[in-house]
Amino acid sequence: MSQIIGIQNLNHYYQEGKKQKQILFGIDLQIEPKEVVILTGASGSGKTTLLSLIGCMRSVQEGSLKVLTHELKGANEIQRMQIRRRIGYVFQHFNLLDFMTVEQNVMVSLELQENFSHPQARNQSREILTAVGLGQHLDAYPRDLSGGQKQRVAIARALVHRPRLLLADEPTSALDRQTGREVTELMTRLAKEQGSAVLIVTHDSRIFSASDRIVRMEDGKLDIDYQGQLSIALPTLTDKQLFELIPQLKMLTFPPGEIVIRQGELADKFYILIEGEVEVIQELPNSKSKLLKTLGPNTYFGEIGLLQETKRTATVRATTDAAVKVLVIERYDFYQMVVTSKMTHALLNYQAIKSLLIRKFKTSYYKSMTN
Ligand SMILES: Nc1ncnc2c1ncn2[C@@H]1O[C@H](COP(=O)(O)OP(=O)(O)OP(=O)(O)O)[C@@H](O)[C@H]1O
Repeated sequence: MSQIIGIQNLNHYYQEGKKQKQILFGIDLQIEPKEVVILTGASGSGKTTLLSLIGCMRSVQEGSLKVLTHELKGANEIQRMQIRRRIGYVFQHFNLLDFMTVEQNVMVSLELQENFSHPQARNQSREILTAVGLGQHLDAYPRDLSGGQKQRVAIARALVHRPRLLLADEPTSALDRQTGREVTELMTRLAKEQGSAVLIVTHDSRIFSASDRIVRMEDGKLDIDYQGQLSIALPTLTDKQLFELIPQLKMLTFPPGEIVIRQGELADKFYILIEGEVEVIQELPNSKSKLLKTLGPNTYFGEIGLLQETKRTATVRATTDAAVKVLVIERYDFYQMVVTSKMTHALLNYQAIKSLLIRKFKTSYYKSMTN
């Protein structure tokens, strides 16, 4: 099956007075059939702009954006409308029509499609409303329903025409924690059963575990693949544990030669190296130092001080030829991670002991050579 969304080097600008302000920068993103992807990031980072471009609500200015195999760059309003009808949408505030019953709200979506007779539309609407647990509320009006029920109607309306793509914009922000999770699980399960891909824009980290992949935006750019990077460095973490950790991560950049960790300081962070190389150096009492090892991408450091609750046992410094990028996990989140994942705890302990033993061996060898 072909890709549901294919984006290459997409830029977008808004007019601000006489100037153009760039909002999206070189976005590349692919979404495959049946994939559930969460798009998250700080307020103002450009998520809604990207979603509205994918949802054919704006015209594409620069780059390539293919939705359901149609190139949207250069598409006119009529072409965009035709593709729009093949997509399902779920919004933050449900957007139900108050003067229509639950069943009518869902049927409207089908009647916009070509080739649907009224009885067919009714049968299909009842079927999906039963699937979302509202088979007993067909004649109710939106005002008679709870927030969670309204969102279920919106999900039924979005999926009734079996779109191959479902877009959801902050679908849980008007719901309590439990309802938000239930509604998201229902939405993603039904979408997958129908073979639809799902793209959800959300700040709500409680629903991250309902997705296959999380994509983060920062200042109009797509961030690195946190999930992929973490699972390479720490393969012992389950997807659920990864999703819990991702919202707590911070990305830091250190210029060439800069110190990331200083020997003797209190250990308060754990680091996963994403780009560049670092040198692990032992400062010796005679004001000399010894290079213990060099680490490259997809490795980690900083675990010894945290696991042993001691001060840093070595200095870690970016090599002089390139800047390094690290993902930082704060002390509290590190302890949460090792408490929830015994395998990760065992792996980190094993690595820490191994590093310390090698260090001890190297130090005695160094002493015997210099004596
Ligand atoms: N129509 C517009 N005209 C000018 N600037 C806009 C317009 N819409 C959005 N922006 C600006 O574009 C940037 C990105 O906005 P966007 O709504 O896409 O971000 P977001 O990540 O969805 O934010 P939030 O999570 O708060 O909804 C913001 O700086 C916003 O102020």
